[in-house]
Amino acid sequence: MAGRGGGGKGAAGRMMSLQEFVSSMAPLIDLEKAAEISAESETSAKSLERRGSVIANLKCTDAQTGLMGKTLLEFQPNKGDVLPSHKFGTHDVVALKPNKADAGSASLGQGVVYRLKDSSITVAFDDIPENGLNSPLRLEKLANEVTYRRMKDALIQLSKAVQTGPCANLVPVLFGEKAPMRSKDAMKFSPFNKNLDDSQKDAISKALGSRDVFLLHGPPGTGKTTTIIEIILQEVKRGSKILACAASNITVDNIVERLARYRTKLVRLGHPARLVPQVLDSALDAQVLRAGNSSLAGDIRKEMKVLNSKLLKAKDRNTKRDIRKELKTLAKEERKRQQLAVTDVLKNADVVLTTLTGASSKKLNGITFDLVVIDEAAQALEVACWIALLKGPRCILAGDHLQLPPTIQSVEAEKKGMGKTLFEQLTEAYGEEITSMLTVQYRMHEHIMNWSSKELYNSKIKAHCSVAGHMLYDLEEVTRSSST
Ligand SMILES: Nc1ncnc2c1ncn2[C@@H]1O[C@H](COP(=O)(O)OP(=O)(O)OP(=O)(O)O)[C@@H](O)[C@H]1O
Repeated sequence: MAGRGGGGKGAAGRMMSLQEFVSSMAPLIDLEKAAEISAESETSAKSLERRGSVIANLKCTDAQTGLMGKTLLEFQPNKGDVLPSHKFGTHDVVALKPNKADAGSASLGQGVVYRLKDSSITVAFDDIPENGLNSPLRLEKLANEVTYRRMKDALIQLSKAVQTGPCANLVPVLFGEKAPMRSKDAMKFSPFNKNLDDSQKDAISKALGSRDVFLLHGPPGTGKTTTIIEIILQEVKRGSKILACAASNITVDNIVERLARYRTKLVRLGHPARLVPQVLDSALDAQVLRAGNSSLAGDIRKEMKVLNSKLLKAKDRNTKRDIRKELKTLAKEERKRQQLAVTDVLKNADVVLTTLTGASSKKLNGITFDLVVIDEAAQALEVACWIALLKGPRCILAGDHLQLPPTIQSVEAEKKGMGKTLFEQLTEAYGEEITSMLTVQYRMHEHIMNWSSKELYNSKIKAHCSVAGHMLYDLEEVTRSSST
């Protein structure tokens, strides 16, 4: 077997077989996890607070029931209206502790950040924490062990997927053991977006004609997302079921928001970071709540809401214990009802959108896709990409390997190649055979663009006439001066 790079013309890629990749990556994941944990644990609670990894002096202001029997607790600052500056993001795993507890002390509970506003943070817990919610509290950001576990699981599954699983034919192509295939004729399509430029149309045609892998190379402002949206719409029209992912929640939401303008059956899996209606309406939670078979679950949730607020007010130990017991039984029943509703919604969707780590959700077990699309693939770890790639026989990766690669905290893991992205390696291995570069940019004056176009993109990028000469003073209410 040739290893990655062997099937392509360029063959300059790292010569690594699937088994070499799996065995070299597993220890690097451990190194990276250790680096993240040590960065978080070496300092006191006060200095973690200064670094934004702890939000101190909070009060619990609301308890609601979320999907799957989770309890959503909302916290607000005890003093003032706005949370102090912090580095928390949706999806982060956090520990809830009494405000005065020592740094290494046990937590009241662990949860996942569900929603963030300037004035409040909402955390989803599996169970409502037993005690202490009436006293001042703090939240500590934890190293996201779940992410590392999911990446390791993906490696195990990957080594099995060679013979079985939806990606069985894709794996040898991505490891350079089999040449990529594409249809011989240019794929004709009638665009949903009438403004596409020629480089975008050409890329879409090639993407539609790819049988296993296609790379969309999108330098800044060249309409990479615009092109991805059109590819997804065309694929849906052909009857494909698509899994669309990116490393960050914000990038996933961006696609959801832009795709939601078309009549596509889409579901956003996971916690959206954007609170705009298009994204929230597409969220799995919202769709499950609308689904007919979850109305009974809705009744149960109402009952739980009443009990949760009783629990927050209860002082007596026995009363609290009884309420908690009742809540547990109701949560179990609600989970069962909702699981059925969740499966229905996901099976009926044409496009499921989630982060790369979110793609390992149990909710997707047994659901396969015709196409996996990964945006910002040149900023994503290869192991993380595999979590999604395991789900389908074809993939389209979009990104720009000439911009910054993903951040690796462990110097050793970085040195040993953890940060080298799949996008970059496939570019080196197969080059133009599987790639299209977008060449018209819609963001910058051509003088700003010229340097990067010449230094990075072989002078292939052109500024669209709408921006080629635009100046700051062209904006309304900006006066003309030497600096504008
Ligand atoms: N064919 C087009 N005609 C007119 N405007 C376009 C076209 N393609 C993209 N744009 C505009 O260019 C801007 C950038 O597009 P888009 O967000 O799709 O690009 P991107 O490459 O994903 O951006 P980024 O540099 O943030 O990655 C947007 O304002 C978009 O509306």
